[in-house]
Amino acid sequence: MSEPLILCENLVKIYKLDEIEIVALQGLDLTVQPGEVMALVGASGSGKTTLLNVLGGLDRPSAGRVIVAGNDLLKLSDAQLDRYRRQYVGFVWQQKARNLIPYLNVEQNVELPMIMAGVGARERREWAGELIDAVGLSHRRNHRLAQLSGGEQQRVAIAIALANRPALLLGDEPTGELDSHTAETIFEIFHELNRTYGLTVVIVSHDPNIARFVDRVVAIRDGKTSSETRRVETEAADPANGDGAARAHVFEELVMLDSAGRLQIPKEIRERYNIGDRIRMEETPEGLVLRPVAGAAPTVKRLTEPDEPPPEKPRGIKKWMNLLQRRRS
Ligand SMILES: Nc1ncnc2c1ncn2[C@@H]1O[C@H](COP(=O)(O)OP(=O)(O)OP(=O)(O)O)[C@@H](O)[C@H]1O
Repeated sequence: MSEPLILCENLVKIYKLDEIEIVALQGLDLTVQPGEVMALVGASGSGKTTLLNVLGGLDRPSAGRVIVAGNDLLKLSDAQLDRYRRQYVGFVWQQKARNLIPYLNVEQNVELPMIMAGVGARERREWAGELIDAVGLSHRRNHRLAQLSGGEQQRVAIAIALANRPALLLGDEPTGELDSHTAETIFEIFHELNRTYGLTVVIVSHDPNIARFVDRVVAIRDGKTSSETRRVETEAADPANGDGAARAHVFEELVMLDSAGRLQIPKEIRERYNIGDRIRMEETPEGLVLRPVAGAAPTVKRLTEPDEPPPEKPRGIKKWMNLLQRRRS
């Protein structure tokens, strides 16, 4: 397998608000191969946008490892991070105002990042033209943004994001404000760009049907990757088809292990099987089986039991990591 485009290992991001520390990423692991089109999902506050901001070089992680296209983001200086952001990543946001300049036309909007990067006029015009064609807006080239629909504006945003030929396109709910049909056409464009330019696409989504439109969906829970859903192509019997077989897609959900081999069993499953803080792991001819331990089933163990004193207040990344380590052991 080739070098991953994105590698996150034990990634931690702590926000500090006065005296309070908010742990947005709690040792997250993620690998994305070049050319994947994938989505990040998870409950509100689970850390999706934080991860996207870290991958895009908009925010610095507090600890761990994050390498994107060979750039070790924790080690880059401010100037290098700035360059990384312009050369390697394109962004598409949900709020169109964040992507576009309303008083410029489509072509001028797409050329603007290239002007800022010092690209010559001829190359600029050619590449802008190619991108505008690629997002299906050739007939709107000279239109101002107010003359475009929401879906068309988002296509312009994609073309702008690709102006500096990034390897990675990051989208924070890029289809969040679009109806489902328009959203579907945006995903088709992502796949087309992926096929034509080998672009890797990572988007955050709240769409419950997102797995239909991407190769892989990774769920984030409490600042860690917890499960992954992949689309698997199968041969299925199809009476309408003369030779009796048709291609069908099924979705397979897998629980992810972190770099230390730990797996998260979702709370609903722990409650359903009455799993406490111990589990029996058995090797059987069919594979590995996890069984609840009889009589050892207080439901989900909380970090602080009601009669325990409150946890000591962590200060600083080292203390927080030590505290987390102690709680895990
Ligand atoms: N700049 C910030 N300062 C302080 N805390 C922050 C900051 N950004 C995010 N957080 C906190 O970090 C946690 C993760 O937030 P994040 O925005 O990454 O979640 P999310 O999964 O993207 O949520 P949503 O789906 O609602 O956008 C939350 O508890 C949030 O309040």
